[in-house]
Amino acid sequence: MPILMSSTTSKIVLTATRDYCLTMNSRTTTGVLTFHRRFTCSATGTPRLVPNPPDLIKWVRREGGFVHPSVRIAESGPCGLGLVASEEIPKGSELIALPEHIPLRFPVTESDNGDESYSNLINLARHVPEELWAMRLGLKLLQERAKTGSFWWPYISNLPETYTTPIFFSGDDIKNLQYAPLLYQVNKRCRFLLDFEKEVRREVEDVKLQNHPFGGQDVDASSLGWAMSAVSSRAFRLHGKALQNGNHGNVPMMLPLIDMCNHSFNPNAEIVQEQGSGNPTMLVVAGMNIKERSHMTLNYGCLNNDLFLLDYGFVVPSNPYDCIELKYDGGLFDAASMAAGVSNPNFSSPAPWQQQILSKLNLDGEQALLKVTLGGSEVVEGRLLAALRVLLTNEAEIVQKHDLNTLKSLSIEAPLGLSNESAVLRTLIALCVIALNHFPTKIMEDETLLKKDVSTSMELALQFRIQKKSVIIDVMRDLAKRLKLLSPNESLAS
Ligand SMILES: C[S@@+](CC[C@H](N)C(=O)[O-])C[C@H]1O[C@@H](n2cnc3c(N)ncnc32)[C@H](O)[C@@H]1O
Repeated sequence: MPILMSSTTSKIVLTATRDYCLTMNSRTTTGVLTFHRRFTCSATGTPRLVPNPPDLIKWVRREGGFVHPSVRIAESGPCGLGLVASEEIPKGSELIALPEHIPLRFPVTESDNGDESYSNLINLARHVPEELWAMRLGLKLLQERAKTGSFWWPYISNLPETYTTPIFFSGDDIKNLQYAPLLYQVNKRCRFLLDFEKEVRREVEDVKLQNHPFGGQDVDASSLGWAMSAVSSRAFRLHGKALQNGNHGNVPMMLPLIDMCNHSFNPNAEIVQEQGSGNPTMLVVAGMNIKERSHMTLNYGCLNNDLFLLDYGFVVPSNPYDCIELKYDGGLFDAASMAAGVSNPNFSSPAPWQQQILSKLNLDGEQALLKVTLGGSEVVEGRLLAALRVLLTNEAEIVQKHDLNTLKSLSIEAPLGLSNESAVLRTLIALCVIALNHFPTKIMEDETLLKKDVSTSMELALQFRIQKKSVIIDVMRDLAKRLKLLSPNESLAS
């Protein structure tokens, strides 16, 4: 788990502690993977793998799929390409239906039927940790991309040529994210890709051309990163047969054309998986009336901006699920509490009964999960709130009267009394101030930079850190309001 904060306030780490990050430019893929078709930019604002790729809608129809006659592929502003309604489409209409053979999945059968390139691909996939599942399917994507006459070429040639995920940022722009948990994840992915590049080269070194998983072509960290980003930004996890055990579970798959839908938390379309007696079909259905010229959207998930940027390469402004991570740390919490005017806080040396509750909250002990969050729908993570309430009181008997769920709930006002709640809210606000002050720049400075002519990755880094700081400010506002309601005559400034 990323560790955001160390033991003293002065050592709070919101920025990266280590400096090594990999800079990859997916355009270098061109030179490394010598594909059968040359890479060039398309005429659209979102360059695809080839300038004039085959018509995806026609291909889906030819392969037995259904596409509503009013569905078109069109530019969708900063989102790249998207699906647009050429006429009003009524709620409940089927928009797209894909028969089972169209989605691109990682192969699931263990038997290779004598195809060694297949078993070599499976062997490579075994080196990929489960959390990087996108890389497994990415290997299959790379295999198909390298294959002359691949069934999926009409789909693959329509994929974006480059991605804006932070593994492709320059070292400086990774640092410009200013947020340690994300820097940690980006560095981890870059490190994995560099190591995996070596692993892949080692594995295929002596493989005969006909058994080579990528048709004899060299695969480097950039091409692996391209494939991983293509999958993480487009794949859906749907019901299907899993590789690990052959059982049915959530299986990642790429859904041609359906993956042209952009994201919205209020989508007008939804995916339905039809599991009839025959082969399963992937359906997209209009969840509401879709007006002429409107874009069709799906909800990619209730994710924070770390995941949107890491996996999809964009930042959602005012994302209600965005949050910041902190490390539950006695020294830091004592410092915040003292800054908030609480005398003798004992986060560093809790009483045995308090320690017991911390263990129940999984904030103490060997398996403790010390990462806690502020922001998102909860505003203050329940475990953190309960810990503060318990550690800022000496009254064990009053605490024992409440169950943990009550102590974890912000909507249950002052369960341990007004002065306890006031100390809790003040400590949380002080934590927010500390976290905010730790960012090397202020929102206003970021906004000024954003108005300048900056690169796409710098723009994303600026948007990302502005949103993180805004989350902290929103949490502070919310807590200050609660504090005011609690003690209307007390001024927050004190
Ligand atoms: C599943 S694809 C959608 C099709 C894609 N726009 C294209 O041109 O191929 C997901 C990608 O679309 C873009 N995207 C989707 N929703 C977006 C949004 N709400 N804001 C910005 N970019 C978005 C991001 O680049 C993301 O990685």
